[in-house]
This record gives sequence, structure tokens and C-alpha cells, in this order.
Amino acid sequence: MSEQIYQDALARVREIGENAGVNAEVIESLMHPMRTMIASLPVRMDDGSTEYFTAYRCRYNNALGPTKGGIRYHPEVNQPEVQALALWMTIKCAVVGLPYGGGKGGITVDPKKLSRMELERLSRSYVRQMADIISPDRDIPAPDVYTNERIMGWMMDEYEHITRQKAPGVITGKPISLGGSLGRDDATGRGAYMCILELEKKHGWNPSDIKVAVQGFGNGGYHAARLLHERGYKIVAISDSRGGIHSDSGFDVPSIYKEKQRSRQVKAVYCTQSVCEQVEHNTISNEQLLELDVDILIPAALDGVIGKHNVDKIKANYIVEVANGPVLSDVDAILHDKEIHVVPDVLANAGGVTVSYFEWVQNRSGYAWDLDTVQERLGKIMSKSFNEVWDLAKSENRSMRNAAYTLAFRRIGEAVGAHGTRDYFNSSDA
Ligand SMILES: NC(=O)C1=CN([C@@H]2O[C@H](COP(=O)(O)OP(=O)(O)OC[C@H]3O[C@@H](n4cnc5c(N)ncnc54)[C@H](O)[C@@H]3O)[C@@H](O)[C@H]2O)C=CC1
Ligand SMILES: O=C(O)CCC(=O)C(=O)O
Repeated sequence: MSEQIYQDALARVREIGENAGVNAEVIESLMHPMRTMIASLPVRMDDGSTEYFTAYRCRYNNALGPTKGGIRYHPEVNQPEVQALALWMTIKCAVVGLPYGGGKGGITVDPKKLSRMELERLSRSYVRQMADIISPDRDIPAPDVYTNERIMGWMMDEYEHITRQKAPGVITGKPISLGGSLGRDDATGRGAYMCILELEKKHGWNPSDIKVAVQGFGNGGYHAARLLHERGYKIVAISDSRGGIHSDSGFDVPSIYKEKQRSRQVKAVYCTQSVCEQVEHNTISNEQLLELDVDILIPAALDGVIGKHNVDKIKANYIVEVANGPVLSDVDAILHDKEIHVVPDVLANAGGVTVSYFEWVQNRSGYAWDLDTVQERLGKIMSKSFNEVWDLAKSENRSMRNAAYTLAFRRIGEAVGAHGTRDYFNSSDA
């Protein structure tokens, strides 16, 4: 699947790029990752043995600034997937106008099988191997699937040991006590929520009439569901890696979250007394969740979950991509024809990297913002970016993804031109 994901990502860039009116050389440059580093990480396990884990960091394109993007810990992470994710970061940062290029990293590991100490040694080992390419001015990691602020804290600490200086700007999504930003914890879900608020204004929705299904109940999915629930949207389905639950009357998201914290799985919520008393519900699989008759479907877990195999069964009016790459490119046109509108990942989940940018700015200036400032500035960027994409899509009858990519290509193209094309293509390892 992962090799297919990268080829799919390239095909989409080529297809949209060909009619975006951008210099063909710029589109060609996006076909080639600048650099992908692969490393073996030896980790001393608690039983005294040593295990080796394969790790990646891709700096895809730096036309707009230092490369930026999260680090994923997952048993299926591999080079093509990391490259696809880094390409999407390049486009995402350009869509929301951040002064960053795109990067991404990952380790092929099932973190659920490691102890806390093993996880810490693994994370520190990653930084030792990647220390030559990450830095506050070069490549700035952040959290992604199955990584979190604690891991970012260990990584920053290791980097500071290596460089013998304080360097909070080398990584974002850190604990607040180490220079993290207020508001980074829920920024990805909040950014998606802000996109939905824009849709609400355009369509005059009454939130309590709108049914939402959310696949994935982690950092992105949970906060999106929580904020929508607080506004009165009906969250009718929720899932995690082990399956999901469904109820037409909608769930009280905070109590599902509480049960998930206790049991470690959403499905275990099924028929727990506190939830059963509230609402009748049944268990569903992750595949069934995608096919529910809802107004908004929020895939917030992994890539490639909507493709030719199930596109005919998708009934949602809107797909808001909190996950990176949940829809494969070969169904873009089918969804557009069926008038199933997609708010693409490169816009819908850009709240996370936007607040990461705020964190980096705060670290560099040494001045911490309050939560209201973070959220207000996030709101401005999300609303402006959403409307730029929406207006272009409407005025030229494009899908929102096509419009978002077109805007990104124009911005990247302008920067490439300003660098002086020959130099940019010959040496761009800053
Ligand atoms: N954390 C962030 O700031 C950002 C995350 N994203 C994207 O959002 C998606 C989710 O990331 P996070 O929420 O950060 O990860 P997370 O690690 O906090 O949560 C992942 C969630 O997905 C569930 N999951 C895993 N495998 C699944 C499967 N096969 N089917 C259904 N659910 C499954 C997990 O149980 C968990 O609930 C990813 O695609 C990530 O790249 C995008 C932008 C920023
Ligand atoms: O916060 C960041 O810098 C990057 C988050 C990320 O990996 C993503 O947007 O996919």
C-alpha cells in the first residue's frame, strides 16, 4: 500500500499541476524528494538485548523555507509512505502560507509493544541518527501518528545534549514546560473544526441537523469530534484501530473519551453502563463507518482508506480529511462528479502545523503567547486559507483539492523563481 500511496501522490501532483498554469520544471521538482535519510536505530531493550529499528527522515522540498513535518511511529512505516507524507507537507505549508517546505519522518515500530524506557531510548536514538539534518533553521520535526509531546520533549533534550546549546525551535509539539505552545495539543482538530464552521456559514447549517462520523479517535479525530459536539453537531459514529460504535441519536463525546481512556479502546465502550444508559448503539467496523449515511465523514486515522474498492458506497456529502491521504487520487474525479465534496488534508488538517509554526516563532523570539492569541491567529489563517481555496474552486469549477494544490503550486513556483531557478535546482540543501 505505501509504495502505491507515494505513486498516487505523485500522480495527483502531475495531473493537477499540468493544468494549473505553473512552470513544468516546478512540477517536475515536486516529483523528486530532495533527500531521504534512512538509518538503523540500535535500541537496548529492557531485557538487555539489542533490537534494530529502521528509521526515516525525508526533506522533500525547501523552496519556501526550512522543511517541517511530523514523525510517525507505526509498524507499517516505510520510505515511500514517508515521502508521500513529506510531499503533502510541502503542499500544505504552501496552502496556508507558512514559510516552510515539507518534510516527514518515521520509525517502523509498534510503539504499543515497547516499555516507556524503550520508547525513550528509541526516540533519543532517532535524534542521534538524524542530528545532521534536523535543526531550527533546516528541518523541524513534530508529532504524528503514535508520537506525542512527551516524545518531542525527549527528542529536543537529546538534540540539546548533542549540540550543547538550548534549541527549543528544533522541534514543535513539545511540552509547555520545555517551550511548547499553548493550543498545539488540539490545533489539528481545531483547524478542521474551523473549516467546518466556514462550511456552516456557507450552507446556513443548523449543527444539530448535521450527522458526523469520525474514523480515528486520537489527537486529530478526538479534538475535532469534541469541538463539533460542543457546538451541537451530532457525532453518530466514532472508531479507533480496533473498531467503532454507531448511534443515530449521536454520542456524548466527553464520556466516550473517558471510557476510551479507561479501556484503551472505543469498541469497549459498547454497552458500558454509562454510555448505554445515554443512548442505544451498536458496534461497527472501520469499513462500515466510512459507508454510513452522514453529512460529514471525517477520516482521521490512516491513508488510503477511500478508493475504488469503496467509493460507490460512500454516502457522506462532505469528507473532511483530518488524516493525511485518506482518499486515493483515482477517485478524486468520481467524488467530484457525485458531488461529494472533499475538504482536502492539505487544508483541513493544517491547523497542527500552523500552531507548530507559532510555537517555533515563540521559541525564536523568546516570548510566549497566551491561548487566546494562538487561537485567534489560527482562526485568521484557517478562515483566509479556506476561503481562498473555496473561491478558486467555485470560480473555476474545480474540486477543493484541485484548488488547494493549484494555489500551493503557484506559491512554490514563485519562490523557486525568486531563488534563481538554476541555483535552486542545483543546490538546495539549506
Ligand atoms: N497530530 C497532528 O498534529 C497531525 C496529524 N495528522 C494526521 O492525522 C491522522 C491521525 O493522527 P493523530 O491523530 O495525530 O494520531 P494519534 O496517534 O493521536 O491517533 C491515531 C488514531 O487512529 C486510530 N487508528 C490507528 N489505526 C487505525 C485504523 N487502521 N483504523 C481506524 N483507526 C485507526 C488510533 O487508534 C488512534 O485513535 C494521521 O493521518 C496524521 O498524519 C495531520 C496533521 C497533524
Ligand atoms: O506540526 C507539524 O509541524 C507537522 C504536523 C504534521 O506532521 C502534519 O501536518 O501532517
